[in-house]
This record gives sequence, C-alpha cells and structure tokens, in this order.
Amino acid sequence: MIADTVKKITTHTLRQMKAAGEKISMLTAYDYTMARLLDEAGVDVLLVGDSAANVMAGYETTLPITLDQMIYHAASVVRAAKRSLVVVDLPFGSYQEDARQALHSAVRIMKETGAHGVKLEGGEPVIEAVSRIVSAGIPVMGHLGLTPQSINQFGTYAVRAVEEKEAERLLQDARLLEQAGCFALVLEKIPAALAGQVTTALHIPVIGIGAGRDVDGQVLVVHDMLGMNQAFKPRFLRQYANLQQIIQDAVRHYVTDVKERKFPGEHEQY
Ligand SMILES: Nc1nc(=O)c2c([nH]1)NC[C@@H]1CN(c3ccc(C(=O)N[C@@H](CCC(=O)O)C(=O)O)cc3)CN21
Ligand SMILES: CC(C)C(=O)C(=O)O
Ligand SMILES: [Mg+2]
Repeated sequence: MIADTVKKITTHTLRQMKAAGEKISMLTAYDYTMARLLDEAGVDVLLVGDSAANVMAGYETTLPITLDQMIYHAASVVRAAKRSLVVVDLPFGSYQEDARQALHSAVRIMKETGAHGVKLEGGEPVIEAVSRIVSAGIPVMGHLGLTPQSINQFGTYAVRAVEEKEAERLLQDARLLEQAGCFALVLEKIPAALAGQVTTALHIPVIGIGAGRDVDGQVLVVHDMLGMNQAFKPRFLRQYANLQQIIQDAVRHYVTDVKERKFPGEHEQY
C-alpha cells in the first residue's frame, strides 16, 4: 500500500525535535473525522484531552468524564491517526488513589485504544504513579501549572506560579517528572519566563498552552483555535478561523432552503 509510507511520529522523534530546535505542534482531538483532518494537515501530536468533558459533553469542568468515555474518544482518534502520536488524558479519579490504580487505568487505555501514551496532571503527589506506568513500558506526559482537575482547590482558571515559591515548586516538580521517566511535559497558563526556565532545565520536550514561546511546542484545544465558540477567548488563544460563523451561515442557509422548498432540487432527488 502506497499510503503506508508515512513516517510515524514517536516519543523519540519529539526528543530529536527538541534537540534540533524544531517546534512541536499538538492539538486536541476527540473524534475520528477531526483527527483525520488534523493528522493529514501535519499535526505532530493529537491529545485526546479530558477537555472532551467541556467541548464534547458540555460539562462545566473536566471532572465528570469517565475512563470508559475517554477510551471511546481515544479509540476513534487512533483509527484516524496515520502519522500523529496519540496521547490520552487519564481522567480525574482514574489515577489519584495509588500507583496500582494509575497503572491499571493506563493499561486499559493502551489495550483498548491503541494510543501511544497517557498524560496525567500534577507533580510530587503523582511521581510514584508515573514511575509505575513508565516501568510497564507506557510513555507518560506530565502536566503542570493550571491543572483543571484541581479546579475545586483553586477556584479559578487564573494564571499559575506567579509567586516565587510556587514557581520554585513547579520547577522542582518538572525535574521530578523528568526523573520519573516522563517523555514530555505540558505547562498550562504560567508566566512565559518560568516556562522558558523549565524548558532549558529539562531534556524532555516541554509543550505550552498559555506558557509563552520559549517552550519546545504548543498545544491548543482544536475547537478553540478554529473559533467554534466565539464566547471563549482567553488571552493565550489565537483563533485561526471563525468556524462558528461559517457553520452557522451554512446551517441558516440550509434551514431557509428547506423552508422555502429550494432544497432538494431537481438534480438532488431520484
Ligand atoms: N474549550 C476548552 N479549552 C481549553 O483550553 C480547556 C478546556 N476547554 N477545558 C480544560 C481546560 C480548562 N482550560 C482553561 C479554562 C479557562 C481559561 C481562562 O483563561 N479563562 C478566562 C478566565 C480566567 C480567570 O479566571 O482568570 C480567561 O478569559 O482567561 C483558560 C484555560 C484549558 N482547558
Ligand atoms: C489543554 C490540554 C493540555 C488538556 O489537558 C486538555 O485538552 O484536556
Ligand atoms: Mg486535560
């Protein structure tokens, strides 16, 4: 098959990209059709984020999504990914009990979806879990800074690690995650200067969202960067399209055509 000659991205590729100074592109994907578009357009990493709770299911926070639901989304994305690396968020409650629970959840994701790795949130408290998952041969991505699964402890989605003490703890957590065997780290909504410091201090790729440009790559929620929700415009987001406008214009046109008996036409029937 000719189509099978595409070079697959691996965790090793990402490490080489950091070393070469080639930036890494990552976007979320939750379904087959979107994942196919992103894979074909050259996105390096597809993140099956627990933001599916917000974007796909309409929940206020990421907390309610279950491991079974994440597996459904991830399996759909994997079926579309020919070149991209697929990483899946471990949802809230699927890894915090202990390292055994974390490994069990990670193994389920790998077995039932065919994804290439998992991501989990937090530093020191999850180090044992990271080590155990990595020991089983499963690549793990860390996630520090704004960690939405802890929203009830913080109360807001405001920028994190602005205070010197918090910044020091974040740098220390980043080092611990690298030592525990993480292949990459996401930094969410922290000062750009701190993200740059962490990126220099670590050997593994650091991927930012609202963490400035001095990192090894960027990640956004695909529905946000395509402008599908014009009500969500945080400072770190760049909208590369206004799909809300495009979709609603098309749908209004369709509704009008149906009402006015303009669709279907002579050549759109049997
Ligand atoms: N659609 C979507 N996009 C995301 O980036 C995203 C999710 N969902 N769900 C999970 C987390 C939550 N994230 C968020 C949520 C809010 C802000 C935010 O900045 N919101 C407001 C107010 C912040 C504040 O309280 O100060 C903003 O305008 O900046 C940023 C990232 C990032 N993730
Ligand atoms: C925003 C990214 C990093 C994420 O964790 C998610 O989409 O769930
Ligand atoms: Mg997430």
